[in-house]
Amino acid sequence: MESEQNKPHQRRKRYKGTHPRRYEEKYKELAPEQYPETVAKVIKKGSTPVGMHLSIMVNEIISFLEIKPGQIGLDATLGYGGHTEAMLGCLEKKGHLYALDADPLELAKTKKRLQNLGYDEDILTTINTNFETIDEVAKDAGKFDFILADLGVSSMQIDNPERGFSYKKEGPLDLRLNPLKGTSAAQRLQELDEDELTGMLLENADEPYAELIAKKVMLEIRKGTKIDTTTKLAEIIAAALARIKVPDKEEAIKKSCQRTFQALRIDVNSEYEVLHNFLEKLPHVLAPGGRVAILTFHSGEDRLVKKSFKKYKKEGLYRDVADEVIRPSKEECLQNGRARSTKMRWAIRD
Ligand SMILES: C[S@@+](CC[C@H](N)C(=O)[O-])C[C@H]1O[C@@H](n2cnc3c(N)ncnc32)[C@H](O)[C@@H]1O
Repeated sequence: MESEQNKPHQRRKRYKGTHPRRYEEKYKELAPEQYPETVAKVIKKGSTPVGMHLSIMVNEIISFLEIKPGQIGLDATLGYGGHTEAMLGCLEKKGHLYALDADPLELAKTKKRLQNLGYDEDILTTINTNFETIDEVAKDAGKFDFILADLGVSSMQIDNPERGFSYKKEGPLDLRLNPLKGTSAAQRLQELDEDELTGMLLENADEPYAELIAKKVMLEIRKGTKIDTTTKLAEIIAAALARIKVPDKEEAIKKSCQRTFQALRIDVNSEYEVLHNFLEKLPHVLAPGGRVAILTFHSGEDRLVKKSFKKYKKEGLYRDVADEVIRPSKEECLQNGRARSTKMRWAIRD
């Protein structure tokens, strides 16, 4: 018999901990094809499964766009591809859909997902570009019979701490749609002065405590504090609002964090400028009778869309435009909290 002493030494397996630490290991929903029951349970509870995006107002959009087999369409904001999938369904394998996204990381994943569903390059062309280049896209594609733009960011981007979109999760303070290009939010804070930051918070998010927050951020930068993570910025916002007198301070701080992150995201991605450029080019890339639907998520975006649709209707480029915004149903908002702030506007090319 082998004595204890003579047993060959075996290294003990490394303890990984009971909870996987990395975001990618944490959620079964990140592989939705492998865990359909988990995904269904999460959706039923009214949450968005991690790694997925629940598309908003799909029925209203499909009903308005009146897509016919053989048409040429554009999804300006591919995201998870839920709307793209619904539009492809209407084409019945005839015609072509172009789909754009500024985010090269999520675009690659969605392209693969749609390919696995049988949508290859015969019917779908995905392009990693900003939608302000629609005129360039139309040079190859020709004019579009239908266009959709579902603005903002996807749940995948918000939920991935590495992208820095959420103040709730520790991650680099980045907030770029394309993390391979441009300036991160952390770098942007270094470039701004107090007045500029105050202006940005007011203009991009109507932040009521803009001055207090900008003052504190600049004080910390002067002291040499590195504001390069999401949670560090959230901490500084909380400290800036430490003395405000409101009934629910915790809620006020949460709202200010949300608005500050929104303001930074708009700035870092030049969201108003690119939306303006897109809206200016839009009537010129639509075929006669072509239809466009746009989903917006805050008043700044909606104002731009409303103004542009009105202006081009007056000039005779649009035959008709939405007089009022269309909102998602109560049921949809219950099912998907992220739908609550959505407004849809539409226009039809003359
Ligand atoms: C709300 S999500 C779209 C979700 C999509 N409709 C779906 O059903 O999954 C918005 C997407 O648009 C992209 N995006 C935002 N602004 C953009 C721009 N200016 N140009 C191109 N893509 C943009 C984001 O990267 C994100 O993936």
